[in-house]
Order: sequence, then C-alpha cells, then structure tokens
Amino acid sequence: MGRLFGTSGIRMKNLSPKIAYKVGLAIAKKYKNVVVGRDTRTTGKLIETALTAGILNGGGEVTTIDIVPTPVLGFNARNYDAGVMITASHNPPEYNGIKLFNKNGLAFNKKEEDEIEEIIFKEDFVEVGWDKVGDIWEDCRAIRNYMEYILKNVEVNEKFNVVVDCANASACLVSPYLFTDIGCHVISVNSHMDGRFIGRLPEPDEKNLRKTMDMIKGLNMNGDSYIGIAHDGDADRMVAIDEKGRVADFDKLLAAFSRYMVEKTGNKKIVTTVDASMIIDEYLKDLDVEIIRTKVGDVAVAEEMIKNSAVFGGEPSGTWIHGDIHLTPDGILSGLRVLEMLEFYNKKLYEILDEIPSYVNLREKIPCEDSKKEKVMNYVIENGEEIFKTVPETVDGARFNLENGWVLIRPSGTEPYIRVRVEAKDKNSAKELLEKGIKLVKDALSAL
Ligand SMILES: N[C@@H]1[C@@H](O)[C@H](O)[C@@H](COP(=O)(O)O)O[C@@H]1O
Ligand SMILES: [Mg+2]
Repeated sequence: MGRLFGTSGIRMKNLSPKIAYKVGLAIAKKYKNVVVGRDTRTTGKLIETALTAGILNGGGEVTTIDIVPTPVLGFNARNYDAGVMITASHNPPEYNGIKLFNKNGLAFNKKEEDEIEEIIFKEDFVEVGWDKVGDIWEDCRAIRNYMEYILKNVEVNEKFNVVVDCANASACLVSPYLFTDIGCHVISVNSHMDGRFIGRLPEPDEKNLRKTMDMIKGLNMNGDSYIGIAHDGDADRMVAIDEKGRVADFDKLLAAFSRYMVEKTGNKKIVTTVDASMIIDEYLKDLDVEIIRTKVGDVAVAEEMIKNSAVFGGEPSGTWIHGDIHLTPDGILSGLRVLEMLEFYNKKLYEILDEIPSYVNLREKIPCEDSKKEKVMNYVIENGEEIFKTVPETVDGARFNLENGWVLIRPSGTEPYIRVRVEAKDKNSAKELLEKGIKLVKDALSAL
C-alpha cells in the first residue's frame, strides 16, 4: 500500500469504512479527546460511524459536531486533543476523505500524518476492553461559537449585495447566515444540502459556476451590484465572481488580497505555492514584500506561515489562511475579507481586478491513476530537461523556469490527474509550452 495521506489528508473514491475504523484506532493511540465533523456526502455518516467506532474501541472519546464546513471543524479542534474532518472537499460525490487537525486548528503536517500512517500500516494499535471503551458526545454550539468568533473579528460596514453559492454542501449551514449577519443582502444558491451535489459539482471552477455567473450578470443588468462568493464541498475554499459576472482570476485576486493584507497589517511576508503566478511578485514589488513559495497544499502553506511568522498565506486554488484569525483554511472568512478589502479601497471588485496586469495562464489536467503518478513524474523529470533546456525545480513536481514563462507538471495529491500549469507573457508562448507539457506527460504514460 502506498501513502495514505496526500495534499489534503486521506482522499479516495469509495473510501472504505474499514480504513476509517483503523484510522480511528490509530488516532486513539495518540489523542484522547477528539472532535469529529463531516461534509454532506452520502457516505459521510458511514465513514463517521466507522471512524468513531475505531476511536471508541481504541479508548478515545468522540465529540461529534455533525455536518460542518472544514473551517468550523478546525476552529473547534482548538478545544480538543485533535479534530477529524470527514470530507473530500472539491472531489466528485463518489469520493470521501479524512483530514486531521491538531489542537492549534492546524491541519496535520507530514510528520503528524506519518505517525498515524505508521500505526495503521504496522497495525500498532490496541482494541481496549469493555471497561475502557470511550463515549460519544454532541456539541450543538460548534457552528454558533465559530460564527460569533468570526463576527467579532471581521468588520464590514457597507451593505454589500452578495450571491453565495454553497454547492449543496456544508457551507449551507454557515455562509449565507454569516454574510447576512455582517450586514449584506444575501441571495443563496445551491443552498440546500445534498451529498450528490445536484446543483453543481463541488469544484468551484468556471464550468461548474456558469449558472451562478449568469445569474449575477442578470441581477446586475437591473442596476444592482452583486458579487458572488462560491465555495467548494467543505468551504475551506472560496472563489469570487465579480460584478460583471466573471469568475475572478485566481492569481489576480490572490495578488490583490495579499496586497491588502500587507497594507492592513504591515506584515511583509506572504506565503504562496509554486503554482502561483509571477503577478503576485510584481504587484507587491513596491511594498518590499517577501513572497515565500511552498509545495501545493494548505498543510505546506500553514507550516511555512508559522515558520516565517506570516499573517496570510494563500493558494491560487482559493485556499486561503488568515493567520491573524485562525489557522484553518477558511473560504467563508475569505469571502467576508474580500468585502473588507472592497471597503478598504472603496472600489468594485472588477475595478480592482482590471487594474492588475496579467500574463497568460493555462491549466490542464491529464487523467493518471494514483499508482502511476510516481513513474510518470520520474519520466517527466528525466526527459523534461532535454525538452525545456533547463533543469527543473522540484519543490513540488517539476517546474521548468524559462525566459518567457514557466511550466509546472505535478501529480495532484487529491485527484487521479497530473496537472500541467503554464504561465507566459503572450498567448502563443503559453500555448506552445502547454502543448509541450501535455505531450511530455502523455509520452510518460505511454512509456509505462
Ligand atoms: N486543501 C487543498 C488545497 O490546499 C489544494 O490546493 C487543493 C489542490 O491540490 P492538488 O493540486 O494536489 O489536487 O486541494 C485541496 O483543496
Ligand atoms: Mg476544500
């Protein structure tokens, strides 16, 4: 068996309750009081029940907070020895996953994950006797406590118009209410929970957000000024839709927001990932900010933020961590903070975005089974040097830095794909680089 944990915890198609039971036993070996939450997936209760059985049978205590967004689980983990979120985030409905949080509300780092993985692989856990099994408790105030904390720490005075798209997921229980409580006029879409994600799939990309974008365009034709905030399946991510009904370019929004955080807090360190555009460096140049790049994944970003005492860390996937408020990536808080930013600059979202210059960014994902990813990447690293005439950087996958742009080829840690990401100053160079990257991956696959 390969590694269980990827970019964002354990994530699998048809995740087996047998694995969840073992994860529970392994957790109980190290952590006594554990809080457990889940997203809306149809297998959520099954996995939660199996994991809980493992924790109890390992002698641990479980407090369940039922269906919640990941940031609510992470926030509440601070009152326990550890937290477990049962979610597959942006993956399609047939997936599920298990993500662990420590008592600082931080997603488990590699070392913490490795400890659990080793216990599972070696079956180095104990099933305690009848007199030592744990119990289950319920905490019905978990969402309320989170919301009260966020409301205390975020200030928005203007009455914004917001369309909140919850993806039929756990954001339904929090996001529309929090935007209303902060003073917005809210229209919510895909806001009834359904683990089949019938309104739209949980990946908040342009294809899946088409109807919400059209809706915003339609609303604003009557002179209103709505922006959209759309979440993924567990609301640790946020994608914004501007007043013109366009999905805000991920890299531009990240650059704009990073600049805002530097101006607001005075903290001159921003953490981002190797797949982020060079726009962020350029847009913040005059502020003398250090941009620190890590491998993809909120776990890596959070770790680097702590190491560098950075207040903000964000990925172009829309996973942003606001270290001054809490350390779990939080798409709901990110949405509220985008409003704070608009108020700070007294500008529309489209105005801010249109002021930022852009390069050509292209993204493609090529299907590749998890078991083949390592071999494909070895081939890409070995043969890519010849094609791109440069030695790749290997912080995450292979990144070829060229004169007119860069190509990043990396295995997704959450889905059965190899991702190819390209940035260049003009369209033709970008297209050419993307084609070369795709061909390299396809050659690698056929050489297996
Ligand atoms: N929380 C993580 C993010 O941090 C990450 O950016 C994203 C994509 O990861 P990958 O490209 O490895 O599939 O997955 C999850 O949502
Ligand atoms: Mg997510």
